[in-house]
Amino acid sequence: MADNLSDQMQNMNIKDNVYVPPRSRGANRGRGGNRGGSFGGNFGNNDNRGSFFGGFNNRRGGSRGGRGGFGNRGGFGRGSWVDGKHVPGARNPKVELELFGTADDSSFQSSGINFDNYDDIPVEASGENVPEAITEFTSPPLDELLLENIQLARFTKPTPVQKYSIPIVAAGRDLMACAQTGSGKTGGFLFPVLSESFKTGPTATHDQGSYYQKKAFPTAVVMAPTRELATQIFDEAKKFCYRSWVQPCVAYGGAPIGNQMREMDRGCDLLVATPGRLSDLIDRGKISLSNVKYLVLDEADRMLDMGFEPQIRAIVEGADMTPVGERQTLMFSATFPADIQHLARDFLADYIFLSVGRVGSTSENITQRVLYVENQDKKSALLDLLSASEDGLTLIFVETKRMADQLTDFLIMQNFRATAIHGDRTQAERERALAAFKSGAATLLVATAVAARGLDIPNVTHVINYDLPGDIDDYVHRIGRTGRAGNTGIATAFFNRDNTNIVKGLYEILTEANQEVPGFLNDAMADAAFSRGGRGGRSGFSSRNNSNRDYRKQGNGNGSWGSSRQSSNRSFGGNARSSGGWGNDSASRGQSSNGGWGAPSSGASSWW
Ligand SMILES: Nc1ncnc2c1ncn2[C@@H]1O[C@H](COP(=O)(O)OP(=O)(O)OP(=O)(O)O)[C@@H](O)[C@H]1O
Repeated sequence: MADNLSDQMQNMNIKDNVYVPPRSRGANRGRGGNRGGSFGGNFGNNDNRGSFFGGFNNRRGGSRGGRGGFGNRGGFGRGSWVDGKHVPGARNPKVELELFGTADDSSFQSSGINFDNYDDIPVEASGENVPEAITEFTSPPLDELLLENIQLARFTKPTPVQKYSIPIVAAGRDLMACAQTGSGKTGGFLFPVLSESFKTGPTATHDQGSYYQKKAFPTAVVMAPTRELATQIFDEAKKFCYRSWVQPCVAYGGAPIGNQMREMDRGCDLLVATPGRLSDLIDRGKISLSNVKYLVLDEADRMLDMGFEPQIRAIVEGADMTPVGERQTLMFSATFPADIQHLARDFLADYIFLSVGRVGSTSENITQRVLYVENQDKKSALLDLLSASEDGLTLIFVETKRMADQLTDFLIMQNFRATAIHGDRTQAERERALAAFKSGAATLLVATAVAARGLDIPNVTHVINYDLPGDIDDYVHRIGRTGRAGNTGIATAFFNRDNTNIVKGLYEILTEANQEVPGFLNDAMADAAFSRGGRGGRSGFSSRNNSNRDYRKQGNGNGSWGSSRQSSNRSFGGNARSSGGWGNDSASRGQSSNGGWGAPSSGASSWW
């Protein structure tokens, strides 16, 4: 799929990765094109779409149908904990079909051709006394019932993050885990937490609340930054809690709190929640965190950045949460900047830092391509790209909610089946948009950052960064919506002089993942070397090196840490990875033959 799309993109009007808009095509043909210069003029003529690329003819028909129907939880397949023993519920074929689908149902993500390649990714676990990783799903160490559920989900072998997280949590340790997008981090926390919970049962509750209001005492709390991600984790939890005593529950803003509270009354042992709604439930006396044995922060770097940190701190340190050391705290993300790692210490005790591949690196299952496109040419370039796409779903990222609406309207006018998801839409609209996209009823989803993290949508074959984000970590999460579970995908970014703050990060990401570095990016890097020094932060020209490992090891000359272990010394990412720097062999791959970049006639390349 990715290869086909790549081939078709060769036919686009792109010279040296610079998009040539329709108005400039005739003039530039035969002389290498105008490289991102000041073309001026109006937005291109979209009629060219048909003549250059044979029109838009793809778009999968039909709907795959949702997974709805199975209520928030229901009493089906429910087990219990009686006299210190786990009593699994009876099997129920109807519920199993709802939860696990069938092997040929494309609305369930199945692992792709590159799944086995995950085994080649180097894993580093640092901290004291790191437990030995498992290599297979077996019982022991996993609980028997959990193993059955994993088999029903058709997972035949653990991903690297799962191989390590299962014994780490079983050993009672805290964990900060960093693994590539789409490499199974959700299972990485659900499997060990559920396995241990199935074995040890609930903690005795003290206070049941008042006569009028029952209070929930979850054993495990998972916090996630967006409503959609919370729902997705809850859906996964329902699968792996099947027939057990653990009743999963979900709570997020934008939906009636009364309904969620009623669901909690039917059992709330594993609560998945967004921070805002969780605070609300605590304030209303509906939830007590005093029984929490497992606290999980998914997308932990996002949860601890400036947007959420005060809320998280209030929940974890201000409410009646089991204190650090008495609970186990697990943090997961594909990116973990050093400053956030530093902050996270407050929530962890003697933790193990796990990195699968280079922290913040992208999956090699994703073919990345960066095109130079001026702002006024973006719509035209997008139409060309979409026309070259044949199958699958395309996720288009923009920076603002307004732009998301505008672009969606534009695409619908062009007869594309497009919908939008962003923070100004109501929760019902967001859910409808996501459901339409997942079912294939809409093949294009225009999204703001709200869809950047965690979402696992089968058949997303192409991610387009119509607007690049300001932070390179956001880019990593966005493109990670494709190329998941060993499947392949394409990521295309429109780059121009508004994106200078991301040049170095982007350059490093492409080089690390052995991707083509366009000439204009090489040139921009060279220019950046002269203008470095005044910029800080994680994006821009600051190096990403500060976020590529356990921050506790930084400054430790030989990089060793107690019982640090290296599971594999096979490198992925080839020589680009091993040399690490820029200006090496791989850096010069794809370098433009004519030097200057983005700068039109002057040939000067120091435009910032
Ligand atoms: N052991 C496994 N075998 C096969 N498929 C798996 C396995 N573990 C997870 N998956 C599938 O891989 C896909 C990606 O997993 P998941 O959503 O947990 O990734 P992630 O690492 O959390 O990604 P992100 O960084 O985007 O949040 C899911 O569809 C999941 O069902």
